[in-house]
Amino acid sequence: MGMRAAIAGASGYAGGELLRLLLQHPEIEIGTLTAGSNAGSKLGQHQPHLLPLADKVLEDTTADTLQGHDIVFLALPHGQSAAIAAQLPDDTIVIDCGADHRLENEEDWQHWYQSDHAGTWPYGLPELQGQREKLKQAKRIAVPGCYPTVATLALAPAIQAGIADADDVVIVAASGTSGAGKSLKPNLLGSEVMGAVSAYGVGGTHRHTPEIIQNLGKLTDEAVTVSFTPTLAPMPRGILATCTAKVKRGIDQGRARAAYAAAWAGEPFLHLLPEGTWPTTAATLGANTLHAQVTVDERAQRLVAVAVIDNLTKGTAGGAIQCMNLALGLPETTGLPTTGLAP
Ligand SMILES: NC(=O)C1=CN([C@@H]2O[C@H](COP(=O)(O)OP(=O)(O)OC[C@H]3O[C@@H](n4cnc5c(N)ncnc54)[C@H](OP(=O)(O)O)[C@@H]3O)[C@@H](O)[C@H]2O)C=CC1
Ligand SMILES: CC(=O)N[C@@H](CCC(=O)OP(=O)(O)O)C(=O)O
Repeated sequence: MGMRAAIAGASGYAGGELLRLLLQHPEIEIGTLTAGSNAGSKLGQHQPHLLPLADKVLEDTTADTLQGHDIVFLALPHGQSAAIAAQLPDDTIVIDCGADHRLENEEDWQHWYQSDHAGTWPYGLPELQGQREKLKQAKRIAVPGCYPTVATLALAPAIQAGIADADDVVIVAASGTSGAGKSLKPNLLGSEVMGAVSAYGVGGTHRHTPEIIQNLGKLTDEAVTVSFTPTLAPMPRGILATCTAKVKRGIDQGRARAAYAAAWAGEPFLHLLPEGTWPTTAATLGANTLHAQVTVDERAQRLVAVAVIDNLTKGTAGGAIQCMNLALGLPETTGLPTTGLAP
């Protein structure tokens, strides 16, 4: 018999993607599923694609309903995880897909989330230098935000190798609408989203900015300055992040590609595309992969890295399961797809 996992927030997008992947995981048995206002209804009403679980009834999200599992995934809105997590047994693996335990600096948390800081958990990005070891046997894991996942991974090889200037990073990213969750928002109505790309969180106001800075700061002694602009694209899933930074003197495309190839050798989910090809979100849909390409804009003297992920897979649920595998001592790739859905 495998390990039992409960999912809090099973009626949402992240919860649905966790279940889609866990249904294919050879070591996991799905236990209790919970929701908020939709508790009492059947999962099939909210996640019609998850046929094997269609008749499972969603329970209330409480420490009681989540007891008795080896692993608890929390896929709840920001600010909802901390109180529940604090009531779960220490020996349960708790994996928080929300932001509550990601930031290390209490003042940063208070500034960006306007609430009390619940504390910091091991950060669930195994490919970030030094993190993989911290996730092995971890009992509490904070899954990164979707933009920080793609932007950090896209820039890390360059910052780590010292070929780009951490003090001059610009990130512009386009996200699919599922990144915003299921709850209705005026800018996410179908007629507003279809056929338009729009900017939001402009001018350094998006809460993922400090998370990206925290990550890149672990790779360099230089000060880190990040200008991050998210945009919303008319597609359900996927993020394409264009990340640029001032390149150090003498670094050309060949040197840049070599740094990425070296950093990602042996990484099962990070794929540097062949020279001359550029990433498309479609190639990563439903897969726990990141595809990227890097070059140097010689006239502007900037390194340009473009990377894509599926925000719900590598950007949330797939990343969470990758961390669970490490915490359980399983091969990191267990149950995780590397093939996308195309066209
Ligand atoms: N979507 C994405 O790409 C990413 C999401 N995340 C994070 O994952 C978490 C979930 O996001 P997402 O799935 O998109 O959001 P959704 O809005 O799609 O789902 C939220 C889930 O939480 C439940 N819920 C809401 N309020 C409460 C409450 N007060 N008590 C108990 N349960 C509640 C909802 O249940 P009900 O149906 O009953 O309302 C639903 O199951 C968030 O913290 C988000 O930041 C992280 C990375 C990327
Ligand atoms: C398109 C869209 O709205 N995306 C979300 C990011 C989703 C995510 O990864 O973030 P958290 O887990 O930190 O909420 C946003 O910009 O708020």
